[in-house]
Amino acid sequence: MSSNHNPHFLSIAPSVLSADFSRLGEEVRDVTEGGADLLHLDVMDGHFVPNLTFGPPVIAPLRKWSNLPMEAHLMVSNPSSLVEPMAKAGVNRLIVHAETDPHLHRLIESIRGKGMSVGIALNPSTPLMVLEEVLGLIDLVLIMTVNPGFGGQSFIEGSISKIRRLMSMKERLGCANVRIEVDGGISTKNVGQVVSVGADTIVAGTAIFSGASRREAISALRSAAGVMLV
Ligand SMILES: O=C(CO)[C@@H](O)[C@H](O)COP(=O)(O)O
Ligand SMILES: [Fe+2]
Repeated sequence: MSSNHNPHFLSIAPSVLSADFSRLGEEVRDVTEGGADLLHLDVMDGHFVPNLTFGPPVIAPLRKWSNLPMEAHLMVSNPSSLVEPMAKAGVNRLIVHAETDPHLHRLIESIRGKGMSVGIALNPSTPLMVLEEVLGLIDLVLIMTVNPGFGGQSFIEGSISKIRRLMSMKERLGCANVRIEVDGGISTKNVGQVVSVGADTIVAGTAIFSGASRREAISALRSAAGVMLV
């Protein structure tokens, strides 16, 4: 039993941003066979973040390579325009940045209306306060532990206190079921700490795709995270 009393099982979500894009299907198959719990797909528009990745036409065919749930992490300035295309591409959870839409409540309803579950992401500089009125309406909070846009960056240490404070907020607002995901700079060195303060969903790009074996990287992360949360 973890000391944080988090009710969720640990989920490991490989970020394909660090995969070999010339053989994306095989990479997705390999992490699926290697024990991943879901796929994390980083969608960037070159505007909200200074990098450009892929969209629904690249995501949809991944279903041929994996039966895992797919979450899309939208780092785009106009997320509402992608809700329907992402649902049609087979995305199961849509994660949008709080900084990108002043009408978060409407956006959340529209994501649900398309049958997807909802995550809200916060940049390192965005306070938890923006979640106050919507925490009860969503499934997951994504705490960015680097500034979004690129893989391979260093974990921002201040994120530990932010995760702790989010755990308190969940308790205060009666939202124990909301998951806490961390994204950026996660490795075997820090995964134990983020899990011990409340994270239950771990995104990892470099840590999974930089070595020779996807399976070994995933299982190293799982064991470094400690016992399974109950
Ligand atoms: O959303 C992002 C980056 O903006 C992430 O999902 C990264 O792709 C994580 O990569 P690593 O930091 O684990 O290499
Ligand atoms: Fe991401």
